[in-house]
Amino acid sequence: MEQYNVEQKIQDFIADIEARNPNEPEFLQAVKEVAVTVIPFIAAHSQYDGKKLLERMAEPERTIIFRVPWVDDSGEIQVNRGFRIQMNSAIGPYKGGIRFHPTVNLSVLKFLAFEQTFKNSLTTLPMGGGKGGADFDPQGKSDMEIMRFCQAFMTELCKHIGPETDVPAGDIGVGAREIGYLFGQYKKIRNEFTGVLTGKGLAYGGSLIRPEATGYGVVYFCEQMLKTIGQDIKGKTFAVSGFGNVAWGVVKKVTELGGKVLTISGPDGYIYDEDGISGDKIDYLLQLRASGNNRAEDYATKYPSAKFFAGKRPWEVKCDVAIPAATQNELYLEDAEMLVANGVICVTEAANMPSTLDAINYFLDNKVLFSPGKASNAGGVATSGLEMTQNSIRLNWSSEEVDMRLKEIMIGIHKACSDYGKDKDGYVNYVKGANIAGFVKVAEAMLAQGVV
Ligand SMILES: N=C(CCC(=O)O)C(=O)O
Repeated sequence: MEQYNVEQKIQDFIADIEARNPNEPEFLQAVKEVAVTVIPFIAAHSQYDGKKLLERMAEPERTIIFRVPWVDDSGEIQVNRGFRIQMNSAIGPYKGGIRFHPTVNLSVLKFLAFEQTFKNSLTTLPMGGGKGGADFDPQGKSDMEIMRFCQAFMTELCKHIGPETDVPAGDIGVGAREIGYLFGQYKKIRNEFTGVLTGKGLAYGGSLIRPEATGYGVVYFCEQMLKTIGQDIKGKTFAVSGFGNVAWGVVKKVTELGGKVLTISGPDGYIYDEDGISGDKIDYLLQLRASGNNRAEDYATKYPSAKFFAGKRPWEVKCDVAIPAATQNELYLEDAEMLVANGVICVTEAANMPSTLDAINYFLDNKVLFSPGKASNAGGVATSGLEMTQNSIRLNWSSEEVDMRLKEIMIGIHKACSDYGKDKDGYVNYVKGANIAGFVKVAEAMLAQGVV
C-alpha cells in the first residue's frame, strides 16, 4: 500500500478512537503509540488487512464498573469506585494487575489493560489482557481499613473472575498484604481454593521470585539491550525512579551485576546517593515502603552520603542508563533532552508507559536504546504466569528454577523485539518491535476464533 494511504489509515483510525473514547488521554496515548507502528505492518500483510483487528483490540471485550462501599475506623461509610477491564482473551484468560490509587479512572485502566494485552503476548505464555483497580487511596489507612476495603472490593469482583476466566494480581497500591485479603475474601465467597490471583504468599500458592520479578526482568532486558552495542551492566551508572517493589528489584539486580544505582524517587522528590544504593540500603527501601510512607527524603535522612532534591525528578542526574520505575507519564520531553545531553545510552522502562510520546520520539531520533514497559517490565506478569503453572501442577519450583525461566523469557522478548524492530542500520526500535511482536500472536488467535 502506498505511504499516503497508510498515513491516511493511521489518521482515520486515531480519529475514530478519539471519537469513541472522549476524555481518556492515557488510553488514547497508549493506542496511538501502537497504531503508528502496527498499522503499517497490517497494511503490508494481507492476512491481517481489512479484518478490523486493531479496532477490536482497542475495544474492551467487557468493562465492569462497580460501587465499593466500606466503613472506616471512625465508623464513617466510604464509597469508592471499582473497575475491571477485561480487554482481550484471544490467547488466554484475562491477566493483569489491580491498582489502588486516587488517580485510578477508566482511562488509566483501559491504557493499562490495552498495554497488558501486548505485554502478555510477548511473554509467549497463555495469558490475555486485563487490568482493574479502584480510586481508593491506601496511604494513611490502617491495616483493618485496608482489609475491609479489599473485602468490599472482592465481594463484587469475585462474580467476574476465576482461574480460567480472569486472574488478577498486584500493581501500584496492591502488594502481598492486599493480595492476601483479596484472596481470603474470594475463597470465603466462592468456597474455592484456586490460582485465581497471582502474587500470593508462599504459604498459599505463591511463587518464589515473584516480588523481585518485575525489577529483575527489567535488568535482564536492559542487559540484552546493552549487549547490542557491546556494553554490559558492570560499571554502568543508573538513574532509577520510584522505590516500590519494582524499583527495589531493579536496584537489587543492578547491584548484583556490578552496576551502580545513584537515585530513587518518591512523590516528594528524589535522592542522589554518590556511593550507590547497595547493601543494607537496598533492604531499607522495602522497610520504607512497608512503613506505608512514600517519602524518598527519609532515605537521605538515614544515609548522609545521599542528598535529597525536593520536588525534582531524577532525570537531571548524569547517568549511563535511566530506568523509570514509578508510574505513567513521569518522564517528559525536557527530561529526555537532559538525559541525552548528559550522555545517556539506554532507557529501559520499568513502569507502565512512564515516558510521554514526545520523550519516546526524542530518544528514538537520537538513537538512544529505548524499550517500552510492555516489553521490558513483562517479567512481573511472566512470573505470574509461572506461578499459574506451578499452581496447575501443584508443585513449587526453586528460586533458581523460576529465575532461570524468567531470564529465558526476557531474552526471548528481547529477540522478538529485535526481529521486528531492527532497522537497516542495525538500530533496534524496540517500540515498533514490541508492538508488532505482541500484535501477531493475538491477531492469529483472533483470526482463528472468528468475529467474536
Ligand atoms: N502489574 C503488573 C503485573 C500483572 C500480573 O502479574 O498479572 C503488570 O504487568 O503491570
